[in-house]
Amino acid sequence: MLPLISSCASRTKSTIVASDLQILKTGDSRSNENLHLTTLHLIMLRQHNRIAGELAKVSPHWDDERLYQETKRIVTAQLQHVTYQELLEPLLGQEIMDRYNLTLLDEGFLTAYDENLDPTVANSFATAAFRFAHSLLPGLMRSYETTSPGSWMLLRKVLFNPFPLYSSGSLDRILQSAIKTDVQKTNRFFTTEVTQHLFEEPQNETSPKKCGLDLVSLNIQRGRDHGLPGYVKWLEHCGLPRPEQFKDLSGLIDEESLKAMKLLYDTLDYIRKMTASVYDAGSVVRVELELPFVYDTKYTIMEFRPIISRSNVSEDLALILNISRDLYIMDFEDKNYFNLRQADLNSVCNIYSPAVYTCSNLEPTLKPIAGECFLNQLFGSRETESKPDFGSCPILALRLSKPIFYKMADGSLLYQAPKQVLSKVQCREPVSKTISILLFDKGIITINSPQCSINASGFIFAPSTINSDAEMFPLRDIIGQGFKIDFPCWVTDRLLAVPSRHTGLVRDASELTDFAGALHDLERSQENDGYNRYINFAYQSSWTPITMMGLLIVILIAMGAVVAFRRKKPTAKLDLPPPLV
Ligand code: HEM
Repeated sequence: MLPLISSCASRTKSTIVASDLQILKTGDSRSNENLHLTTLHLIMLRQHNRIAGELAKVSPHWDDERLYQETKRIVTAQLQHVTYQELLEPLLGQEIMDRYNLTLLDEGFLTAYDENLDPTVANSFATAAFRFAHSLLPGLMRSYETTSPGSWMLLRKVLFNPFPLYSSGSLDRILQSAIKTDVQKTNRFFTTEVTQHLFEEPQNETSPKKCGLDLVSLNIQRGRDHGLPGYVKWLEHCGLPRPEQFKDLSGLIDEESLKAMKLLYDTLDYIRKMTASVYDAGSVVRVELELPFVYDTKYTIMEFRPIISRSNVSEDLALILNISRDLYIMDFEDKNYFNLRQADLNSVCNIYSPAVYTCSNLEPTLKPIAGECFLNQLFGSRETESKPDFGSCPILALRLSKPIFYKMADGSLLYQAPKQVLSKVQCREPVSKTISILLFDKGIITINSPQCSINASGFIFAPSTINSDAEMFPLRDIIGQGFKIDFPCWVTDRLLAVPSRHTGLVRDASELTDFAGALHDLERSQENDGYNRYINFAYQSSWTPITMMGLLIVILIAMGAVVAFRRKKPTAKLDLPPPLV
């Protein structure tokens, strides 16, 4: 266990009682800021002790200080190795890694250490650029309290809460919770868990509700405190032409975000760097983040390289250093081993699509039914693009959609996505997956959708119970509420990078009365055929009154034309010469 911050430090774990629980001591008090972070600190501490033990065996003549220093160098190197290989590479992309000579060697030691370089973290990096990750934070985390698949907890509950680590066996569950929690993509959306409930005090019946902080405001304000120049200045600093109008930023910032920015800012000069960093969705590696990011990481690796190359360790210890692509997190206390393979690292896979998926590497279920490439059907020629933008969860093509949720009579929700986009897509794992919907100003509602299916008509069907967090947002009437929806990777993780979050309006399904009845029947029968038929029916039924009016007008015009044509006919006859009889 990590040492405790208070007088509890002298006690052994077994003597600690609930009232004694303290936050844990590391090099930085912020390590208690969230449970997963604290857990990683704990793991690294155990790794330190394990390696020190190994070193003591092979070098019994080393004193404590030497053991400590050598171990520290190895653990630092391991951590940096993991960071460069498992985080930076997917984050920045191979091209940038290579361009700045950041790619780790397959074997041997790097020798590019330059002790004259100043590795200090740049102000702009800490105060804006690297905070991009705040937009990755999910509102819901997999619960560590139970291993049942549909169990979630609000992010706020893991903040400054290292206490679960006190219970025996909890480390495994907390790691599972971290591994299985999807992060969001980098964009201008932030979970209300950090914009409204950051470090909010727990409420109970006797204490009034305490107000949470807003992390985004803090970030922007911190930029001002630190005197960061505005975004435009930053672009100039990076050698780019000075944008004069908002439209000059297109290409750097997507159109939708630009529109939103125009509403906020009278002039370009007011755009804060932090704002731009997250508004510039999907392009963390582009100028405004690339430079500080790369400079900092480059300097850091310069430090890292000699740690390996100068390290005075014997051949045997190469084994300790050899932490390949798979990261093994070892819980030495509980003797459990977690092999965090790349595929399991949702947090990384979700940030970035590691490769452009082509027809050949798509899963069979996603392959075209009619022979034509499925990806091309969805994205036109996008398949030929060399690399997806950074920051995008490889999300199914919902970009074109204007999704609408229908609240059904039984309280379930139905999501309608555009037919052309979702056609022929099936859920990869159709059971026990969750779609999170963030209702504006209301919080998060989780729809468990064990029968989830996206079928040829483009519906995601979420018929089962809707779990709202009773504490915060009892699922009352959500009709008329705006919503944002996050589609997690299970829907999307095989395809190109497109936004994973959408906004729309929840509509009343009374427009679809028959539909609601049919939905009920369908739920009971749960037969695929019936489901497909039903969905097709639903799709037709989803015509809006405006569409109906339009259709009516077209019919009336057509009828008018027919009547006019008929009336004209006798006149034409009159012009004919009389019969020759
Ligand atoms: C639950 C997750 C997180 C929470 C609650 C959180 C919260 C915070 C808070 C409250 C601050 C200080 C804001 C201020 O007053 O200026 C901060 C700073 C920062 N955060 Fe986060 N953060 C989280 C995750 C992350 C992640 C994943 C990253 C990057 C990968 C990150 C990067 C940073 C950086 C670089 C700073 C500035 C640190 C400094 O200036 O020394 N944060 N965060």
